Amino acid sequence: MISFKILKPFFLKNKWFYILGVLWLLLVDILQLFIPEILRGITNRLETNLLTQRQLALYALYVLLIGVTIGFFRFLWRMFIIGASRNLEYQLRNKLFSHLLTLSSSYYQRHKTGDLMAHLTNDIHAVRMALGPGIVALTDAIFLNIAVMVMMLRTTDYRLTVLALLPMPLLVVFMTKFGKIIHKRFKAVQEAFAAVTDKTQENLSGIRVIKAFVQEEAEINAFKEKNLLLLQRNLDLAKTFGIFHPLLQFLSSLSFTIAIWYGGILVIEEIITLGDFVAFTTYLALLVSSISSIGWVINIMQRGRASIDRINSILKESSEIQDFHDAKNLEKVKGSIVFDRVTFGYSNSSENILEEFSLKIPAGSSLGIIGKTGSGKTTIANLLVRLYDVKEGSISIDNNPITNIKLASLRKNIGFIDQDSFLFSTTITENIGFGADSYDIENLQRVAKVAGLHQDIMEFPKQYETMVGEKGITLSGGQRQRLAIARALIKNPSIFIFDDSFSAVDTDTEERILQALRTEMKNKTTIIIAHRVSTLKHCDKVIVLEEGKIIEIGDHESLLTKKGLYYDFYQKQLLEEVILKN
Ligand SMILES: Nc1ncnc2c1ncn2[C@@H]1O[C@H](COP(=O)(O)OP(=O)(O)OP(=O)(O)O)[C@@H](O)[C@H]1O
Repeated sequence: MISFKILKPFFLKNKWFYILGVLWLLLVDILQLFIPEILRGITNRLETNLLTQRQLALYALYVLLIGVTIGFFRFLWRMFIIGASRNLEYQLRNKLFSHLLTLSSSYYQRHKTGDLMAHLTNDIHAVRMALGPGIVALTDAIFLNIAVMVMMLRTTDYRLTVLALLPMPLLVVFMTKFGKIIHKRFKAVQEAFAAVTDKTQENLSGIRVIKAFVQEEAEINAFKEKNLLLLQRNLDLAKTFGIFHPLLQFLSSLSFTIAIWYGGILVIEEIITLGDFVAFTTYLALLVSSISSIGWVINIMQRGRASIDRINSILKESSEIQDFHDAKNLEKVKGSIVFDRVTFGYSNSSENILEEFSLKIPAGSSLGIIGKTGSGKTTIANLLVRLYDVKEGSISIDNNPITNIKLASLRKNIGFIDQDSFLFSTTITENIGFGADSYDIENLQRVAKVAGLHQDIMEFPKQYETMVGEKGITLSGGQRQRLAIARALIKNPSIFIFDDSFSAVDTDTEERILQALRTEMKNKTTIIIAHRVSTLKHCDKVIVLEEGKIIEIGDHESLLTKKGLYYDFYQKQLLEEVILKN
């Protein structure tokens, strides 16, 4: 039960629901114990012809009353225990989701989305089943079994009780053995299920690529393979249950056989009455049904344990990017940035991307970064917003090492427009306003105008209320980029990073946006990462990167005169433009 330790706070919070729920449940169980006693009374009186019609009606009335009361208490325990388990499910889901959002980028590099989705659905469901219906069945199994055995011993012949219960120790042995196997197999099922979810998610996200490369057949086959593994593991689990349940059944039948045979002898020999015999077999029926449910309890508890193990493993993960003890908020950022002998490499590779990399960006200035693909441009941006931490050296803003700045404060002060331009499937308004504390429609339109998107938006049927993505309009690459720019602008940060943010717009549109941005960016520090020289020609300074090193530095004009890599990029671009125009 160590696995469930993580749920202790939830239990404490909902303890009264569980305590009262279990109380109602116990009342139901106690009431069930009256039935064999009533049957004993009726049978004994019937046998001796002592029963009047009135008494018979009275017995029937008792049974009816017990039935109604049991129904009422069942309603109550359901409301309390199942209600509490739903509550736990709700809280666990919230906890897991908020924890997932705290984890760093490298975590998401190591784990697949589909796998995490499986945790959020299947595993939480399994935990809820263990903590709702599982607890009910467990309470029943413990209390009813003990109570029934005590009643049997007290009210009937002890030899009959001992003999009828002889097969029970075997049951304990089986349950322990099967419990372990079920736990292992269920874990395997959950893993296979996660793989299927992941494959589905990946394929649906990449549907366009799959179609464009005519890979439907190959993907269907790959999916079938994963699905087959899930089937096999489910069948393995079913096989275990296939053996486990009949074994339980067999042991129960054995008890009944003994009870009928030896109980009958005792009646014949007049050691017990016929009423005792009837009451005993009724008790045994109760016992058998609650013992059979032990199989189900084990199943559901093992599933819950396997799932909580998987959830625990996520909850134990902590982001390697965290606020340090004495981290403070950034107040009134001017925006000077210094990279001081920074060395960095991604954790999944031994190679360093940057080595002893140093760079100074004065507050309010603009820096362009250009370089061949893979030269480390995005890495510089990633480090500045602390998506990753440097191995050696330091990065500071206004002379504060960024590790001394609270993460939220750091990121609030930086408008990072990354290459992805990810949009949420909601309205344009909500997408633009995503990171802003507050905004109004004028502000929204102003930033959309600066980003060169306003005209496009006005042509959509619902304009700013147009839904983007899944159930709405799918924006073009250029529109997405401009929306991402507007989303950063509305935050009004002191530092901007544009990572390849103009690659999907033509050079004329780019020129217009850049011009509008220049006014907007006055007194703000701007880093523009680009592949086109045209994007960078107005920057105060441009660096040319190669394999993580600055090989050229200067403004547009001075870099051209150096006739180095920057000049080559420029020539190539001119050539491309000539070709395009012809
Ligand atoms: N998350 C990551 N994990 C491991 N390696 C990475 C990761 N991101 C980038 N890299 C590697 O780091 C190097 C630099 O990548 P980076 O994205 O900084 O290049 P870039 O200059 O921005 O390229 P591009 O112009 O194509 O965007 C590349 O070799 C890349 O393969």
